[in-house]
Amino acid sequence: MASATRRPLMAGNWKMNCNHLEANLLVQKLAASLTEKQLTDVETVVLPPFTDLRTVQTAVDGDKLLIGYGGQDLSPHASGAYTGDISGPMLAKLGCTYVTIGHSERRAYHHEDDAIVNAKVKAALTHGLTPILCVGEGLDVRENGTHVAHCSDQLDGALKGLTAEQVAKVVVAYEPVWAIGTGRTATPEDAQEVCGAVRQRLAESFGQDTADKVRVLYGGSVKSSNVAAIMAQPDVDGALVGGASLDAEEFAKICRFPEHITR
Ligand SMILES: O=C[C@H](O)COP(=O)(O)O
Repeated sequence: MASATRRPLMAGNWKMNCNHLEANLLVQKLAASLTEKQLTDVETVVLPPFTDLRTVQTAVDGDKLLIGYGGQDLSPHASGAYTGDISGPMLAKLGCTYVTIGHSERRAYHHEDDAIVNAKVKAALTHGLTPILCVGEGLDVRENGTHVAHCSDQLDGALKGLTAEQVAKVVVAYEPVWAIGTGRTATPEDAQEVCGAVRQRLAESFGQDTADKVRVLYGGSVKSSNVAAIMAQPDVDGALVGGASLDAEEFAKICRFPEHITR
């Protein structure tokens, strides 16, 4: 498993699933399935649709649940005439601490490029939110064997102009697009290869101290049956979980991964 100085992070990206009533049930069930110790050992976060955030905030605050939450995207702007967008200050006011940026589904369906991803990372940091910056290659790139260079380029683009101090606050999620929602999981070695390369690139650009602080997650068909092997890799500090995070008991099992790691 990753360094003892980096607290493992399991983030459930609900994508466009769950209305606010379902969100309330899911977050309550998740909290009830984990002990205080488990929630302390492994940081557990949910990333619901915007329309659920107020409900999740009420549940978390009302019952003092040890669960974090955040948005799935944010505008690079703080306010203004940007119909349909949600700003960093709006998320922060709802108690969000995280926001995913540059998810492959945003890059594919909303044509987000490295420049917009970079602007969003800066906006998140400005408003006190931790960006979960997603990078990852498609199948064509993987088959060419240029996946490491591809992810390093995405990382460089997303972090352009940031100080080492800012970068230390970022979470990076490596999500190979060919493993998302397909049931085809990258092997633990595949995950380590790119997560290790991400840390190496961070060290070259921002120094080893900074690289050692950044948490690097793996995402793509993570389940309770494969999470322990992935988490056993030295540069994997957690997971960004899609489909499996919609089932409270399954996501709770994923968060209990330390119990399945044999040392
Ligand atoms: O953000 C999460 C990822 O896209 C992974 O989704 P998945 O676990 O359904 O494959």
